Amino acid sequence: MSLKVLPGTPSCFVCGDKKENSRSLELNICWDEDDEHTSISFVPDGSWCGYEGIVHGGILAAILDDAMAWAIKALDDRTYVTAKMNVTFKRPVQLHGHYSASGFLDRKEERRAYTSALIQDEDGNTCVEAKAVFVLTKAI
Ligand SMILES: CCCCCCCCCCCCCC(=O)SCCNC(=O)CCNC(=O)[C@H](O)C(C)(C)COP(=O)(O)OP(=O)(O)OC[C@H]1O[C@@H](n2cnc3c(N)ncnc32)[C@H](O)[C@@H]1OP(=O)(O)O
Repeated sequence: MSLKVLPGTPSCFVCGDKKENSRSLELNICWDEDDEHTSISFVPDGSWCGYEGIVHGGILAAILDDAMAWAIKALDDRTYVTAKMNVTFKRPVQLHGHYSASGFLDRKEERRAYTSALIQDEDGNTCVEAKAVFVLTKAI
């Protein structure tokens, strides 16, 4: 497995830098060059929670969104925005646990990129799954 750390976007809530965005989670996005998917490791702290001890679903959706956006970016340098995302929460993601998100570009059709992503715990259990459609934009 050959993992490359992608640069991140300084202003991003997920992969940014606290100097530019004080609320950023400052997660590193890695790219697996052999299997062509992103990989984001994280250990949630108390500021990520909704119910006590359980990570907020919106935060998990943001991480999955980034995992998929960067999977596209690693393979196509143009800018795609999220048009539709479907998220399935299968198991709670716990405060202080060790997790990994992976994002995949499944296929492209004209301006659309179809993606998928998942979050797994350290035993390999899938906690969250997502599928999304991104659309190539000239607006950004
Ligand atoms: C320096 C490095 C930078 C790195 C950055 C990377 C990481 C960044 C990390 C951050 C990551 C965070 C990422 C974020 O959070 S991105 C922020 C959240 N997303 C947005 O703000 C998007 C807002 N929406 C729009 O801008 C427009 O509605 C878009 C651009 C999406 C379409 O409006 P537009 O007028 O342009 O297009 P169109 O209507 O002619 O349609 C075009 C095609 O698209 C198909 N379509 C449209 N909608 C949908 C849909 N819902 N499901 C399925 N398909 C859909 C449509 O059928 C058509 O297909 P076809 O008929 O052509 O085949």
